[in-house]
Amino acid sequence: MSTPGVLSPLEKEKHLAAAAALRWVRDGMLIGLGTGSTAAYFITELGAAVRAGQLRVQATATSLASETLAREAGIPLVEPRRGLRFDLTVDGADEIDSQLRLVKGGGGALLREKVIATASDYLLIIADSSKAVPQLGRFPLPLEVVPFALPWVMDATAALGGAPVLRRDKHNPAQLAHSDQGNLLVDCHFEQLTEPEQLAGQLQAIPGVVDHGLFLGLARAALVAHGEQVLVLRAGADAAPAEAFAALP
Ligand SMILES: O=C[C@H](O)[C@H](O)[C@H](O)COP(=O)(O)O
Repeated sequence: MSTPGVLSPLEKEKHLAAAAALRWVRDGMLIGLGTGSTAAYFITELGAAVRAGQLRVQATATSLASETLAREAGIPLVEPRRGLRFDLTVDGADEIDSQLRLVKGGGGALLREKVIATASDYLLIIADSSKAVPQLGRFPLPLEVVPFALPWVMDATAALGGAPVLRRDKHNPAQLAHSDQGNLLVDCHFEQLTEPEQLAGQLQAIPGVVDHGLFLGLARAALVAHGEQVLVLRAGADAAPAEAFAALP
């Protein structure tokens, strides 16, 4: 594991979870690379292992930012094509509940992330301790929206109780945020998502919503760091230390 400079406690946890995910990687794998600050630690760690000749892998990234990082890290990249399936995708999350249901898209990459997660045999989530929640919903639920449809999507999500807010560019708040596809991002504040499956269906049915940040039934395991310890969470199983796993469980 590489040792980055001085990190805050949460950044340390992200790095620990990301480094632990390397134990899930096998030589020759095709890997999906997630997006966000936690996934970035994984891409850097994976790149270091590839450069050191410890692993031979190929990968596809879930955002232009992760693609650039992967290229710089020396990870060979493959373009999307028919029949492509990923052995493993490693990605971050904004919220994870005990059933491994996720809220994702805080970085705006939810669509490509869901495409790659769905094309993966194993989605492994890596996260700091703040991401594990008893109930989804405190983190605003992101939607990727076709620009033309925006007014009606705002109306429809408000009617569902989502208190929608159009996302602004975090570096330049005078501008709107856009996804890598050039679509808009809307953050819905439901506060508590008691029926995420039902809500996912309702959101998907709104014309102009390209996708939403609920990832249901996709994650196989999550590595969540608590201080110095990384726990493996799997739906319906007790949390276990990451060191207990030597292969894809
Ligand atoms: O669109 C971004 C992704 O879903 C990220 O994986 C998510 O926002 C978590 O990001 P971070 O690791 O920076 O907290």
